[in-house]
Amino acid sequence: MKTALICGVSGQDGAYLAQLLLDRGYQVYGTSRDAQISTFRNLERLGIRDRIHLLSMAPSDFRSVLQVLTKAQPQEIYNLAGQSSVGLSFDQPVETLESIATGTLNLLEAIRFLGGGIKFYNAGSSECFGDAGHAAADETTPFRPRSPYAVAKAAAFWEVANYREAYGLFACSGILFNHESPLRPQRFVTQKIIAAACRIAQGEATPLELGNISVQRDWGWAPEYVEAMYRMVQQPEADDYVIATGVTISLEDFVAHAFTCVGLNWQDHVISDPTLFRPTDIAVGRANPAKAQRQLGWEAQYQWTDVVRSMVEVQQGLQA
Ligand SMILES: C[C@H]1O[C@H](OP(=O)(O)OP(=O)(O)OC[C@H]2O[C@@H](n3cnc4c(=O)[nH]c(N)nc43)[C@H](O)[C@@H]2O)[C@@H](O)[C@@H](O)C1=O
Repeated sequence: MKTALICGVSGQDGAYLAQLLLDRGYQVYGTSRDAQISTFRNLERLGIRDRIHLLSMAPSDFRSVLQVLTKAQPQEIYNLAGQSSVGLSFDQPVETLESIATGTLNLLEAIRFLGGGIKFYNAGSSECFGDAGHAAADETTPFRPRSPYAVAKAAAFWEVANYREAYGLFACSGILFNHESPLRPQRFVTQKIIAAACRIAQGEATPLELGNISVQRDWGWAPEYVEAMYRMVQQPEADDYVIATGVTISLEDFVAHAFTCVGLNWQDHVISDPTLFRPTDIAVGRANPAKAQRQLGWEAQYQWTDVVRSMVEVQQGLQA
């Protein structure tokens, strides 16, 4: 039986990846900062909490990383840990940098130190591209990060590439564009919109306050994106891949469709709050995921309208 370690198992992607690996017959270890007090709500929602070996790990603390790797003895490590909110990174830049860049470096160093050919997947981010204009970003597009989060993710990306080249580690990065699901917390804009639209449809009077809704993004379906992570690790050679649907729409389109799904007109219920604008933001996120399709045989099945509809259906079920 193969063993996998998911660092950051309590988040959206960690939970879906754990489910995928269990379905494929893996023994799964998962970490969070303090496994004794974490609620692991996402694992509970998927009904898999009791099937994961849960451990505490602070990625920025080398001792704790080494202890976890020694205990779990994994063949594959998926690093999904670290501060994941772009917005929060403007308020917590140091914690963001340490949890992402130092955390990734510690994992790479521990893998190098232990030897044994552990395969390593690192969660990269399309935020690293910054504003690439309207050009579709692929694996050759230069990084121009525009947030502390993106700076940290760019550093981690190059750490992975460096350890691959310098020490021959099997280490790869998925450069994932936005991917959503019912497990997304409301800190992220899609779930914030869906939850508000459903509440308002049930009679709540409070309007939805949003920041910049002219931004454009490529929004996909998270349960599909963890399959891409898995496939990257099963390749004969480690490499980096852009993962996205290839379709970009505005946040305004997303809002309008969410409200239409619950039978409302968004313009009657959404107001702009200038305090929610970020100091710097990305105007357009556009992707070219052709390499993933070509080499991994991976292609998004859910388009953004499917994402909205599925999130609305689950939210309505929770409120019923
Ligand atoms: C690829 C990338 O994807 C995610 O990062 P994100 O794109 O920052 O996600 P978000 O949902 O926080 O913002 C999306 C856009 O929506 C705008 N926006 C407007 N009004 C609100 C608002 O009220 N709340 C929020 N959160 N955003 C708002 C906001 O300014 C931004 O332009 C993470 O998974 C990250 O880990 C990752 O790697």
